[in-house]
Formats: sequence, structure tokens, C-alpha cells
Amino acid sequence: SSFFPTLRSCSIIKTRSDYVVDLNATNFDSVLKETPATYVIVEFFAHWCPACRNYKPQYEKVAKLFNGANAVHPGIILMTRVDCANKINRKLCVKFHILHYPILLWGAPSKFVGGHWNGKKEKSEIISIEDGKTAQRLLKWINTRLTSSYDLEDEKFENDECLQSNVSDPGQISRAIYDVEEATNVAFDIILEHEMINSDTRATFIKFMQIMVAHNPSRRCRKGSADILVNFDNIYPSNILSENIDEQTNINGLDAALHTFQICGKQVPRGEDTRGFSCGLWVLLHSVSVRVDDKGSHLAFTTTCDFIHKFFICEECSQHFYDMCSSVVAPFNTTRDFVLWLWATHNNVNEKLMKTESSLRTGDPKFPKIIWPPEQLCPSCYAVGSQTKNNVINWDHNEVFKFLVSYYGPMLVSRYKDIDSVIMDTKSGSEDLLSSRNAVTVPVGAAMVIAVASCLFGAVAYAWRSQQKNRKYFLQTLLFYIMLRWEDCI
Ligand SMILES: Cc1cc2nc3c(=O)[nH]c(=O)nc-3n(C[C@H](O)[C@H](O)[C@H](O)COP(=O)(O)OP(=O)(O)OC[C@H]3O[C@@H](n4cnc5c(N)ncnc54)[C@H](O)[C@@H]3O)c2cc1C
Repeated sequence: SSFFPTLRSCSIIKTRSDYVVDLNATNFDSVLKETPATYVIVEFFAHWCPACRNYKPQYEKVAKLFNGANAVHPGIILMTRVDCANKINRKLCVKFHILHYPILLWGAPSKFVGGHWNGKKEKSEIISIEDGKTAQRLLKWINTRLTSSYDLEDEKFENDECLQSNVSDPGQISRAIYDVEEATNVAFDIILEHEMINSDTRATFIKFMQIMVAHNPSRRCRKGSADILVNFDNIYPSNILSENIDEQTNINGLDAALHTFQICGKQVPRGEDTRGFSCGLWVLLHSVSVRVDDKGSHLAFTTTCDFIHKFFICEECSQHFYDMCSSVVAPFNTTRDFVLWLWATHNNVNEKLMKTESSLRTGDPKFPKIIWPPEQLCPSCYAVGSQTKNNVINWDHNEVFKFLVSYYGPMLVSRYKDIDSVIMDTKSGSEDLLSSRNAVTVPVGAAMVIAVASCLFGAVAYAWRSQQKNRKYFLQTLLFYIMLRWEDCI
């Protein structure tokens, strides 16, 4: 049980007092109407977005010059932010055409009141700040715009509380399936809220959902994903994908879809009990990687890459991940190759973030980024000659693979059972794992079999309906249908 320490949320990090003004759908217009400032900057962000979290101190540094009681240049620029991951701000963010995070918009406050932004630069009174990635660059952009010469005055961002880190803390550990369920749920929510399914992304979405039906370690998410696949044509009839449809109709259609489907059941999200979206997403991806079979490993890899590229709206993360995907030249032939690639890729990101977090001091001291797994967790992963202090690690890849398969396989599922046996399914963890192993992806017709427990009649009827709508899946449907054990149906 020491593997699973107390709960924490990876999105909660101690920071200094805020200078940035938080806006939301209810105060947005009134604050901007009343501000005496000549200009406003609105940062549209999502609290789960790691790049936004790392950007926060940069933005705060500039805000300190202009906002608050001790501002050096008060009344010129009001620096604000809107959390688009907060449901109440959804329509506001749609109005401003927010397609990735973070986005900084600039203009006179009155132009934002009751306003829109169409994402285009020409002739707009609201403009996007393209180069504000650091405090210096943001201030340089402002200075160019206003022909001013504001300076950060060499202020240092200090946060001594965040300095201490216990690198030996083995708490960098998956918080079991709650995280996976939340990540699955949040990913789905984001896709719908941001209207991300279109003719370019549709195939990736379907493939990812097929993988979810086959390999999500949570039985509830598998069922929910199956339900969505089965009803996909109803959620996204072709007119919703049409570009000509007016915005309001589009939003209404998605609202209806949002209320109909709960991809991982009613108790998700649980809020406080989970570690945050991006952690959960990693855990989900690792869990999938150990569950696909050799034949399915390459398809799972390409689907994962496409999914992150198209649907993970932390722009920096998705681009970095996609670059690493693109560097893979030969197709994966084995589960082992895919599992180890994902593990190494995650460690690449960890290594990059170790540097960023230590220079910006934005790390969570209780859960510092480390090269994973630490030796305490998997001594046999460290071959002779490793010098952990100097980060020279001689990995024993066979041992790493064994460890990952066990950790993201039975260990994760059994932990799930321990945590909450009341709301979970009654089938055992290992059975759950087995039942999610065989197929590469699940065709729509088979998804239906999992989703609807009405078995034979319903399955045949649906397979027939699928054939009418989408011939591509029909053969797969029949094959998978034969493979399915009858007990999965009841
Ligand atoms: C696909 C993807 C790409 C990302 N790219 C970026 C980026 O470019 N820049 C950025 O700022 N943030 C990025 N992030 C977010 C970042 O990686 C973390 O998710 C976030 O900072 C929260 O970190 P965490 O400490 O909670 O643990 P996370 O790194 O989220 O890890 C979750 C859990 O996975 C386990 N784990 C850790 N390392 C490994 C490993 N190598 N193999 C297997 N399991 C492991 C541990 O148990 C850990 O607690 C990305 C996230 C995802 C899902």
C-alpha cells in the first residue's frame, strides 16, 4: 500500500499571491465595463493545462507591473484570465474562438464587452498576442504596441516554499483508475465542448473510441465508450459536421450530446479525489499500451499519436509528443516495443519538465518530476553500473517491461477494486483485464454488444444497421461478434 500514498491533485500548486484578475462568464462584462484601464489582456487558459501552469508565473510577473495596489504602472493595462475548463465559461470561450491554450487577447476593454473574436487578425479591434511566451517577450510585445519602455526591473520570481523537493519520494505513482476515469471523462468533455470533431478528426476519434472500448482499464469507461460509438451517428449527424451550420445550432446540438452521454458513468468526475487531467491521461495511455497485443501495437501507437495531436489542446504538449511520434521510423511489431517507447517518451517529457520546473520553480514539491520508475519502486529495472545520483541509468529493458506490464495491468486494476468496491463492477480485476486484452480495436457493432446487454436480437439488429451506414465496419463487426463470449453480453 506504500505504492499509493495519500490523495493529491497535480493541478494544485502553491504560488504567490495573484495579480491577475480572474474573470468568468458572470463578471466578464461588468468588470471590463468598469475598469479605468485603457487596455485589457485576457488570457484564456485551462487549469489542467501544464503549459498554462508553467506560463502562470510569467504572466503574473507582467501583471504585477500593472495590476494591484502596488502596481508600478497602474491604470494602463488590466491583466485578466478566464479558465475555459470551468463549465460556466464554456460559451464565453467559444465566443472568443479559443481553440488551444493559452491564448492571450489584447484590446480596449469596451471591445470585449458583449463581444466576439473570430480568430482572424485582419481589421479586428481585438488581437491575439502571438509572442508572449515569457514575461520578457510579453512585455516587449506591449512596449512595441504602445511605444513604451516598461521594464520588469529584474524582479525575481521567488517561491521558496516550492524549492524543497524530495526526489526520493516514491509518490510519483499512478493513482489508480480514478485518474483514468477522470481523464477519459475530461478528454471526452473537452472534445465536445470545443467542437473538435470534424471531417479531419472524425476517423481518429472513432479509432480512439474503439481502443477505449477494448482496452480502457475501467469497465465503466469501456461500456460508456461503447455506448458513444454505437450512438455516434446520432451525436454527430452529418449536419453538425457541416461548416455552414450556424454557431448557435451547433452549440445546442453539442449541449444535447453532453447531457446524454457520461462516458465513465455517473460518479465521474469526482473532483478532489483525482490527480488531474494530464496525469490521468498518461496513466490511461500506459494502461492501454500494456493491454494491446503484438498485432495491435502499431495501430494503438498511431492512434495514440493522432489522438494527442488532434485532441490534446495543450499545444506545447501535443506538438512535443507528436514530434516524438514522428521520429519513429519502423512500425512496432510487439507490445513490448510500444510499451517501452511510451515509457521512454514520458521520461523524455519528465526530463524536459524537470529543467523547466526547476528554473521557473513551478514544480509541486511533493511530486517532483523524476526519471521513472525510481529505484525504490523497481530495483531490478536498474542494471549494474547505474549511478542514480548522477542520473546515469543503465536500464534493464526486460525488467522495465515486466514492471510496467504488472504496474499498469493487474496492480492498477486490483487497486481499483480496493478503493471502492461499492460503486465498481462486481467482476474481478484480473477478469476485467483479460476481457480487455484480445482485440486491437472494437468495431462499432461489437461496441454495441458491450453497451447493450440485450444480446442476440439487438446485436444482430445493430450489426445490420451498421452495415447500412458504414460498410467498412461490417466485416469487423461479424468477426468480433463471433469472438465475443456470451457471458460478456449478460
Ligand atoms: C501526452 C502528453 C504530453 C505532455 N507533454 C508535455 C509537455 O511537452 N510540456 C509540459 O509542460 N507538460 C506536458 N505534459 C504534462 C506533463 O507530462 C504531466 O502530465 C504534468 O506535468 C503532471 O505531472 P505529474 O507530476 O502529475 O505526473 P505525470 O508526468 O503526469 O505522470 C503521471 C504518473 O505516471 C507515472 N509515470 C511517470 N513517468 C512515467 C514513465 N516514464 N512511464 C510510465 N509511467 C510514468 C507516475 O506514476 C506518475 O505519477 C504532457 C502530458 C501528456 C499526457
